Amino acid sequence: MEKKITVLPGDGIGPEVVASAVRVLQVIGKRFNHTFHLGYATIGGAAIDQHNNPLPDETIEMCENSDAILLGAVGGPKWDHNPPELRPEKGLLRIRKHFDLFANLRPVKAFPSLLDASPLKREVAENVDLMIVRELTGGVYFGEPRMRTENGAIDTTVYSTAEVERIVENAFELARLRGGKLCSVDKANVLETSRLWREVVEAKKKDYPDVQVEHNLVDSVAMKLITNPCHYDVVVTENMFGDILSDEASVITGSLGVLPSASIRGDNFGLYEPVHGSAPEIAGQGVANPAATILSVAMMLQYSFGLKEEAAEIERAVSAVFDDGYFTADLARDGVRILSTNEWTDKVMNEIDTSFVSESIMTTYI
Ligand SMILES: NC(=O)C1=CN([C@@H]2O[C@H](COP(=O)(O)OP(=O)(O)OC[C@H]3O[C@@H](n4cnc5c(N)ncnc54)[C@H](O)[C@@H]3O)[C@@H](O)[C@H]2O)C=CC1
Ligand SMILES: CC(C)CC(=O)C(=O)O
Ligand SMILES: [Mg+2]
Repeated sequence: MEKKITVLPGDGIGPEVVASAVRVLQVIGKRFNHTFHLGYATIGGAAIDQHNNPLPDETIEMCENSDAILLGAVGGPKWDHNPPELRPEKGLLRIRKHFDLFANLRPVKAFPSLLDASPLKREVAENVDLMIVRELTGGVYFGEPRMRTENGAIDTTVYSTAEVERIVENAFELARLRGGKLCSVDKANVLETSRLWREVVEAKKKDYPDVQVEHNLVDSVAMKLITNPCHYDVVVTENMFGDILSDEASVITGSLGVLPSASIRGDNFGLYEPVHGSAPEIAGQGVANPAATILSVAMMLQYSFGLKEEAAEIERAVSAVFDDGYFTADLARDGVRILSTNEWTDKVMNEIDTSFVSESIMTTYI
């Protein structure tokens, strides 16, 4: 198979974790005989510095001519006081909107070897396997008006019925393929958009008699997700609630550094990025956990290219390296071996292709 991928490293640890994910992609290509053509472009702070635009036209054009996008993360203190249109985060919001990537899938799965890294009790975190389906192109991150007023500021949450219908349908389909349970999360006791959301879920559930549906308010889900995460199978929610709940869910897995995501729209095209941000305080030190971005590549192989065996191989390799007791600094605890971003990536690559390490050992000793 031949595919074109646009790579957008972004800011902070973005370039470091993306470099790892690209190396893993290359080793997968070699082993399974696929050619991945990579084109690099800028987004976020890096794009502001070079083009005075967080999402330059050249970047959009390259993405339009690709089969998928791999993204690191954007943002950092350097640009925190820029005007709203010149913030790195604006580039991310725009690319999601431009490509209509309305469905953000954020799987949360407990790796057995990471259970001791979670602050939760082993019996709470064990066997967690849930999928957060986050609406990605609507809600308060996009609603107008947004502005400063004379005595304050305004943001607006907007959802059309069609926007809610398509994400809810997506979540029902996923629930049907998974454990048959759907939890819809809203704030229907207060928000009009949430009452619309609940009505849409109620109407759609008639088409999915095999899916068990519950409605929960977001504040109580924030609590239950941590006290009883095994209760959940598919969780569907609006943009901002999904953003917040997914970072919270990373506590179950031991680190934000292991949560991948896929942003898709119903055809094969998609954008793949870790759930985490640019972690500026650890950038450039070679200590970031690349697992989330590597696992995002696995999601790309599965969702955009239909390469299930290859995706499963990446997941197996990541899990095996954890099982062998190798971790990055975010997962540090007594008795485990801490590796740098690159060393940990080498271990994953060696799991996939045992000839890889012998090559790197040779270059080390020559
Ligand atoms: N998708 C994106 O590009 C996102 C960008 N951001 C941006 O990132 C910047 C930093 O935001 P924060 O709130 O600090 O969120 P963050 O997700 O960058 O970091 C939160 C915490 O997790 C740690 N962390 C995150 N990823 C890690 C990894 N792979 N390995 C080890 N540790 C990791 C960080 O060191 C920090 O302690 C801001 O400018 C924010 O706007 C935030 C979230 C998403
Ligand atoms: C940086 C924001 C635009 C979004 C965010 O935090 C996320 O998508 O996880
Ligand atoms: Mg976030």
